Amino acid sequence: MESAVELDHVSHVYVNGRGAYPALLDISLTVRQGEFISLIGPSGCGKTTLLSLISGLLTPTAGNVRVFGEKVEQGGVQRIGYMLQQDYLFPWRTIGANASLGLELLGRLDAASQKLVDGLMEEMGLGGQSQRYPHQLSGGMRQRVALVRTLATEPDVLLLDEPFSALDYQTKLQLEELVSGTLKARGKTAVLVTHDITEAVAMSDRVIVLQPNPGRLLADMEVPELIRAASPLKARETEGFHELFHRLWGLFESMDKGGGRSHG
Ligand SMILES: Nc1ncnc2c1ncn2[C@@H]1O[C@H](COP(=O)(O)OP(=O)(O)OP(=O)(O)O)[C@@H](O)[C@H]1O
Repeated sequence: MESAVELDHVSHVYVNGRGAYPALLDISLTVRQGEFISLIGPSGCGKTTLLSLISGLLTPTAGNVRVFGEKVEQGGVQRIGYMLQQDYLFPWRTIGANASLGLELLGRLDAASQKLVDGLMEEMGLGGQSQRYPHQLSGGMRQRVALVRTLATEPDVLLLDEPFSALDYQTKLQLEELVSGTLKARGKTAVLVTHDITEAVAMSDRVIVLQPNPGRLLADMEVPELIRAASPLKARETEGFHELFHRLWGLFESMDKGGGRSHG
């Protein structure tokens, strides 16, 4: 299968007035097309930095990042979409106008792409609501609008930076189901950053563990087929789920004992 994202011996050092801070060291990682991976690790281990390197917001200090074989240059790659913890909806725009904003900014909003947005709104359970404003919606609904906005530009790779962490537990589970089903159905490649080991195992094909100071790869674990075949909700009740959770938890504990945990 074609590789969607490739990191080849990537390191990143932040330099500011106070000095240089090595955030990531020698990361090599391949994400196959259509694969869903999660990045987990203690605070400050470089998860968000890694997403910024994939999207081209940051340029690596050393090594190369490629998306579908194309070297990522500063300024980003068109084939990438972002979904973040905050929805960043504009309060003065209707949710319909927020949903089509990405297309508008790319100069690609026309009758055909508007139809795509309308279809996505329906699919996300937001049909007939496009004239409402963000303040009239729940957190979960707002995140669904943000998902429509992201998917409308038809990115091949989605970078999900803790998109469920600000939601209440029930809404979080519902949105995990929706995001997972939607991305799988479309064959999208996804990289999820999360602090929630359960979420990582329930949603992913592979879980990557980073350790801090500086951020390095600690483990790269395949999620068993039985769990992957289930939806995130069902995955939690599937054989092997708790075993994998405990293996990952053990890695966090060993980092704590090793004194490697930082608070970035
Ligand atoms: N602009 C910056 N300048 C200097 N250091 C930075 C900068 N941005 C991040 N860092 C440092 O780089 C390290 C990695 O940060 P990053 O945000 O990627 O970690 P993270 O794993 O996403 O953290 P968290 O789980 O808390 O969100 C941290 O120690 C952080 O303090």
